[in-house]
Formats: sequence, structure tokens, C-alpha cells
Amino acid sequence: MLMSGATVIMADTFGKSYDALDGSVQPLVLQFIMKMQQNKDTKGLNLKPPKGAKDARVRTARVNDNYRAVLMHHSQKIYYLVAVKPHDEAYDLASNIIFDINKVTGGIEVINLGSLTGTLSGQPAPTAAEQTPSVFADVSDADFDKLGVNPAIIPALREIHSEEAILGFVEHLPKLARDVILCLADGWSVQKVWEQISAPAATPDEVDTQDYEAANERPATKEAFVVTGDVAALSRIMTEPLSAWRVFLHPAQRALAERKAPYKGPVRVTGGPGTGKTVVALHRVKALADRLPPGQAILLTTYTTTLADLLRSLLEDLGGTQLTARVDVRNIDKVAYGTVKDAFGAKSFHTLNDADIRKRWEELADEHDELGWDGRFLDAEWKQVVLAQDVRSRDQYFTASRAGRGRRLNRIQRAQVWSLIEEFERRLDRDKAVGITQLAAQAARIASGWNDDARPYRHIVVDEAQDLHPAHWKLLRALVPASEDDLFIVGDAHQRIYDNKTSLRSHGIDVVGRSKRLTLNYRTTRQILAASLRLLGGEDFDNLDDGTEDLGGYRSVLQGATPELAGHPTQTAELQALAARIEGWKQEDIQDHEIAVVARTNALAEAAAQALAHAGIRAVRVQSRQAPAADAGVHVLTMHRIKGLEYRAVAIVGVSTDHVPQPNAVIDKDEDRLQYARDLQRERSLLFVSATRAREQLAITWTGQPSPFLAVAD
Ligand SMILES: Nc1ncnc2c1ncn2[C@@H]1O[C@H](COP(=O)(O)OP(=O)(O)OP(=O)(O)O)[C@@H](O)[C@H]1O
Repeated sequence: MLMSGATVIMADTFGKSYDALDGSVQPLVLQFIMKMQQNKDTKGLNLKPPKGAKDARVRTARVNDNYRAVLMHHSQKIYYLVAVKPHDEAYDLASNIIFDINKVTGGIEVINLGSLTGTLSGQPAPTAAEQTPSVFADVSDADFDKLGVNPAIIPALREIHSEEAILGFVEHLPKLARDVILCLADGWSVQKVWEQISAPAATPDEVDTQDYEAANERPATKEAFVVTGDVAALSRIMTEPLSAWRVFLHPAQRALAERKAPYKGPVRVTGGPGTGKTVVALHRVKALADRLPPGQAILLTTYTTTLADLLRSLLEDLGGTQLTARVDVRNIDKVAYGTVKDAFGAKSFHTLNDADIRKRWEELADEHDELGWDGRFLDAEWKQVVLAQDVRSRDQYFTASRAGRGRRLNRIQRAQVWSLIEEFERRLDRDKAVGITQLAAQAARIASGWNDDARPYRHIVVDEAQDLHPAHWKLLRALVPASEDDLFIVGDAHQRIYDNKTSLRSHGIDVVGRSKRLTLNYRTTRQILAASLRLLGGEDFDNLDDGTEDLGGYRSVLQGATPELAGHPTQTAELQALAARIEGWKQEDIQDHEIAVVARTNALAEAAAQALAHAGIRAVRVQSRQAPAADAGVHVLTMHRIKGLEYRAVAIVGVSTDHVPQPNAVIDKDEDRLQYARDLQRERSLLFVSATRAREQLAITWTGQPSPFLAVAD
């Protein structure tokens, strides 16, 4: 027999099965692929067609004693790696998959018929009285076929009677079929789906459904499969979590990110957690960079340094260093710092963060105890009135709008507050210190004086927009000339965890007619989503502008375990239960670094980390910007630090009435009732953000009385 190597092409389904493998098995997969490439006929691989397969072109091969690879092949040389799974699961999969060329896209598709019928078996059987018709009763087989849905899928589609079932079902479909089904389920007509989804995906050439050589070369195949090139590239791809290469944009996401015709002005994209706002922002940056003339620049910005670092690495996943070299990825404070530094030179000042500033305000209020002002009130007045409107004099302060402040000040009080603010700023000057928000106000003042030629960017893309302060918006508006495709803004007011509420319109950013909302959650299971939504408690949230926004239509495609909510008599008992739960998750093959323990305060996070160490569980505090090493253990972090991240399992501890809301973070109601309401809402959002970081498992626990946000019965 001739000895020969094979080209191994990874299907997008492979990524998922690979992520689920134990860390000790993953390296074997790489070795397996290399062996296939050298000599697929090596005896140890045992490459063979399994018995009883629906498709004669399926093969299984041995990865080690317990694991098998499932492959498809149509020619002697090319093998498509569909999954690597434990022995029995692999054989089950092998007997249920088929392989086809899509009539519309001309691309190769792998379809798992077993998982399709599997997702439907959980549907409650309708009683005779309430026989509901199939969701797709109005769509004929011929229409499905024309739209590019493989005929093998159609019988299962006819068994779908509820939207719930659709969401679980589409997860297993090839990309075009998934988009078509989701849009039909949203009530689009067959004609509209054809025009918006199938026709744009159609290959211009004639499709011969037997010609795999031609199919291999088409873009649709290349999007869904990754050809293994050199080994270094392969191992890089396989070690990247959350890799952008595996994300195929939903039509709603794609329409926003890849639109060729320019947007006539700023665009706003909102949507609940996990709806792919960051993914859309990254793809938008790539699309803009791909057509950016030389000499022009793009800024990708967000609120914190940690998230800016994450965006940079995700952008590199998407477009390599060629892309990151063309994009300035910086958090907003750095952008402000750079602007001020360019104007006044470096190091003539040092910056103070919000916590330092707050401390200084409390000290000043204490020194002037006789006046009776609360440090928190003064801090907020400075940020939300003075810095937000760049108030520079007593007269300006007397006429400044105090909209949003919940306590009226008479002239005497205003005069007192203004002298304290002057004293506060004088002390900062004396110490050559600048508050981080004050710096943004200075930067905005500088940049607002420029003309268009001096504005450094052609495009600006903003993630986590809900947390930006008015001064940040003024600055960003001034950094890019007002023109087509100037600002692309993504955010979600439900996740606002800093006290910076404002409206885009008030900063000259008009998104009318260019606002979109994403509703499909790709991160969290339906069960976790439902539990998280309950935490919002029916409060009103804004749309980053003057309107309100709810999460209507927000849904998930994933199914999973019910989140656990549990109270404990003592903190020791709560943290012991935490250790036991983490052991349980590890038994389910969730690895240490895929687990996060979250607490409202650093002190509580520290206590949790110590309790885990005591129970023999490796744990690492995630505090600095630096992400911990992959083998450092379970991540323990605060609610602020976990923002923007995601984990397979999340345990939120200390959600007790005396910790959440954190008393220190909420102003006295009598000091300022609107500030009080905002403080409470922000604390609620912190809990919501933490819960929505969980992909598969969520546990929320407390000691004594539960937080009022949990609204659980005693
Ligand atoms: N079209 C898609 N197909 C598959 N996965 C997707 C898709 N879009 C997004 N995802 C995945 O869903 C998860 C959430 O995406 P992303 O972080 O962009 O959401 P987000 O809206 O910015 O979330 P948040 O506001 O909670 O930070 C990520 O793991 C991302 O890779």
C-alpha cells in the first residue's frame, strides 16, 4: 500500500469539541493531526469507516485509547476534522453526520442529524386540545430548498412547535441554514430572507453538488473550515480561547459590521450582555481598516485598561498584527492623557484615580465639618456639574444646569460649594495632581479648539460606551471630524457600573436613523439569562441617549443547568459550600481557569481566595491588568474587574443585604435622592454584569439575609 499524508481541514464544529477536551488530551490532538499529515495510513491511527454510518464518507481514527477523531473525506487526500470526542460519543456522532455541498453558497457543510432530533426530543408534547402547528407551517419544502436549507434538515424543522425549540435547534445548523431559520422565525417573508440572507451568500458560479474540488475553493467553505498550515499557526489557533476565527456573524451583526455603504454619521449599537457587541465592534474596526487610505488612523477605545488589552488581543486574533498595527487601541483615560501630554508636555502632573479623588473630597469635607457637606455629594457635584460642563468660574457655576442632581441648592449653598470646589482644585494644582475625569475635561477643552485638519482620527469605534463621562464624549467628538463613518458606538446601559450617565445627543452625537439593537445572546444559557434578568428588578434603563431601552426580545440559543441561589448561616459555611461547588464543577470537566469567583469587595474576594486555598483548591486573585497564567488556578476577582470577561462557571459570593448594595457606594437618600437612585441602580447593574459573565454554570450565595436585589423569599 502507498504511504501517504493527508491535508486536514478543521470544521468549525471541531473548535467546540476541542475546547471541551481535558487539557491533557488537547496536545494529543495536535500530534494526531500532524501524524495524519505525515501518513494517514499509519497503523496506530486506525483510520476507517465506522459501522452503521448514515454517510459512507465518514471516518473515525484513534487519538489515544479513550478518544476518537471523527472525520469526513471525499478524496484520497483531504480530510475534514469534525470533532474529537470520547470513544462512545465519537461513534455516536460518526453514525449521525452527513456531508453535503450547499446549493446556494456552493460551500461544504457538515450536518449532525442526531443533534437536530436530539434538541427536539425535550419539547413538551402538545396535548390534542392545543395542537400547535409547526412554526414553519407556511414555508414549503421548495422554499427551504431555494433558501439553501439542506433537505435532510427539513423533517426536523417540521417538528418545531415553539420558539424555545428553534433556539436550541439552530445551534447545530450550518451557518446559512441557521441565519435563514432565525430570520424566518422572526417573521420575515421567504422573499425577504432570500433578498437579505440567501442571495448575498450565493456563489456566482453554477453549483455542481458532486464537485468537491470546486466546493473546497469557495469562500463559504473557507469561512467554515480552517486549513491547517504550519504547525505553529495550528497550535496558536488551538490555544486561543474565544477565538474570533470561530465566530460567524449573525446577519444582524454582519449587516452592521461589514456594511460597505458609508454610514452618514455616528452609529449606536445596543444590546444585552453577550449579544456580540464587542464582536461587532471588532469586525467593524477590521472592515474600516481594510479600506482606510494610508496616512489615516482609527481609534478603538473603551473605559478600562483591562478591556483595552482584551480588545487588542481579540483584534489580533481577527486580523493579525497587520490589523493591530493599523489601529490605535487605547482606553479613554490614555486617550485623554495623550491629548493633554501633547499640549503641555509629559510629567508636569500625575493623575489620581476616582478612589483617590473621593478620599480627598472626604478629607476636605471633614476639615470643613462646620459647613456640613458630605464628601460624596461634593465629589459627584464636581464630576457631574463642574467637569461635565467644563465650568471654570463662579459665575458659570451659578448659571450651570444641575439637571440630574437630586438636591436643590440655594445661592448661599451654591457659593459654599463653589468655594470648596475652588479649594479642592487649588490643592490638586499645588500637588501637581489631576483627577482622571478632570484630565478628560482638560483634554476635551484642548481638542475642541482644533479645526478638522488637526483631528487625529478618521474613525473612532467605542466599546462599553455606557460608562463614558460627558467629558469623554466631548473629547471623542473633537478627535474625529464630523463626517461619514466617524463614530461607531456600542454599549448597554444595563451594564453601567460607573457613575457617568449622559446622552450622546447632548454632545453633538446624533444617531437618529442609525441605531440598532442586538437581541440574540451567544454567551449565556437561557437559564442563566432568566436568572440575570430577574436581578434587574423591572427598573428603567436608558438607551445611551435621551430615550429608555428594555431588553425586549433578548434571548439565548443555549440550554443548560438551573442557576443555584443559596443562603448560609455564616461566612465560613458559605465559603465551604463554594469550595464544594467548585469541586463539583471540576468533576464536570470545567477547568480551573474557566471558573470565576466574584465578590463585591476586595476584602471579600481575599476571604474567598483564602478559603479556597484552605480547601486545597488552587486560586489566583485577578487584580492587575496582567491576565494570570493558564494554570494559575480558579480566578477570584471583584465585580468591577470581571466586566467584559466570560467564564464557563461563575460563583458570586457574599450577595448579602449588608454587602450588595455596598453601603459605602450609596449616598444617603437625604443628601441627593437622584444620586441615591443612580447609586442603587449601579450596584444592581454590578450584580447583573457579574451574573451575565457565566456561560454554563452560575451560583449566587449569601450569608444571613440575601441582597434585596435577589428578591428571594426568606
Ligand atoms: N455570531 C456569533 N456566533 C457565535 N458566537 C458569537 C457570535 N457573536 C458573539 N459570539 C460570542 O458570544 C460571546 C459574547 O460576545 P461579545 O463579548 O461580543 O458580547 P457583548 O455584547 O459585547 O457582551 P457584554 O456586553 O456582556 O460584554 C463571545 O464569546 C462571542 O465570541
